[in-house]
Amino acid sequence: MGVCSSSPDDLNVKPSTQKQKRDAKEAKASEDAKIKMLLLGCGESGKSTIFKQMRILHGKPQTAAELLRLRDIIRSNCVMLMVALANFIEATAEVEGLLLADERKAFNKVLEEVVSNFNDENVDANAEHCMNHIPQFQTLWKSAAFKEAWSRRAETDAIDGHDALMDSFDDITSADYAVPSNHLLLSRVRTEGVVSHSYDIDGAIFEIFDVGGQRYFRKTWFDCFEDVTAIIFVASLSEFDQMLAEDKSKNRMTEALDLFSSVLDNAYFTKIDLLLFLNKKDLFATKIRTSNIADQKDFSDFEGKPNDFDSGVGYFIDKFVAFNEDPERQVFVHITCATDTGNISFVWESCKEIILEANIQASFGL
Ligand SMILES: Nc1nc2c(ncn2[C@@H]2O[C@H](COP(=O)(O)OP(=O)(O)OP(=O)(O)O)[C@@H](O)[C@H]2O)c(=O)[nH]1
Ligand SMILES: [Mg+2]
Repeated sequence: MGVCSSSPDDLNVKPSTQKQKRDAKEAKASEDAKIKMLLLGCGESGKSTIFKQMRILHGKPQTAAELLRLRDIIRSNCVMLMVALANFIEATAEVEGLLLADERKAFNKVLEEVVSNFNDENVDANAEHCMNHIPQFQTLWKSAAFKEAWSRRAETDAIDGHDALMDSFDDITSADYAVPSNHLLLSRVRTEGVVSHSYDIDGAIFEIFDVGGQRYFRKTWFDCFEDVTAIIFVASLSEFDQMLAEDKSKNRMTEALDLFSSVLDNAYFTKIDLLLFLNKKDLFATKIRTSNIADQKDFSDFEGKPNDFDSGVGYFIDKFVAFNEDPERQVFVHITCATDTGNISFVWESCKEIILEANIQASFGL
């Protein structure tokens, strides 16, 4: 005969309340079994791109409605790039002087009809601008003035890598454009709060959090700091010669180093090893050929070989890792290209092992 044991208190609890308690207990147990992983880092470092890669690797493909939205986001991204370059050209007489007569006409039309009332958050309006100014954008993208502005993109708000979108402008603006996966990964929408998604990965439930990295949105981060198993901190290698979008006086790499240091010091995370993705290695490889790290005020102590990929990467690895003063703690560094699914899949395999091991240790209180 089965024996039911109950405390005197339980006897006074209505069956429905007992069920609620049991459900709450089960929910807590399944919550505890989840692996909570945060993607942290400054704005534009590549967090959402890695978040998208997690969906490519472990989730469902985009729905038709999502792809339609992505098409508009990509068209809007083309306009954002052209507006960033147009603003730079308008403010830089020697570059503006490169415009030929027919290009000047296209430029004036774009200034008047697009730049003057531009709002980078209004995807619908920008996608419409894109489709309404196809010949002007085609003419300008081929012009010497825009080529010069692009070569000086570190001085503008242009997203490095979005030249690939403008190079596919004819496809992107065609009526039957179907978003390919490389464009999906290049597309950009600033994250403004905290978004999360759960995936069953090798039998474990990973709940992955993507956060807005720009300064204003970091105040929302604290909401997801409890019970974290793993953190991937993403920093863009290629931004060592760029200033923050939200503060033109601060070097982006310096901001990433400061933020990494504060994540390491955060009381919630003292028992967590950090996974550090030094991202945008493809853009860094191109940039380092012509930009010298030591020319940057904040990195004038760089004594490695100028224009050398390995020396540059090694220098920044040392800078990040030096913040970790706890011999019990590890920083696992990966040099990544978040837009390359093969690269992220490879890196993720080893990260996953580290995270699963950390989860076992935490479960046993080790
Ligand atoms: N070429 C290249 N582009 C990248 C790489 N990683 C990210 N990007 C691009 O950089 C832009 C910014 O990436 P996001 O993933 O949106 O950056 P984020 O960290 O989520 O930025 P916030 O949401 O503002 O915090 C996007 O257009 C990406 O496609 C990379 O490794 N190589
Ligand atoms: Mg984001």
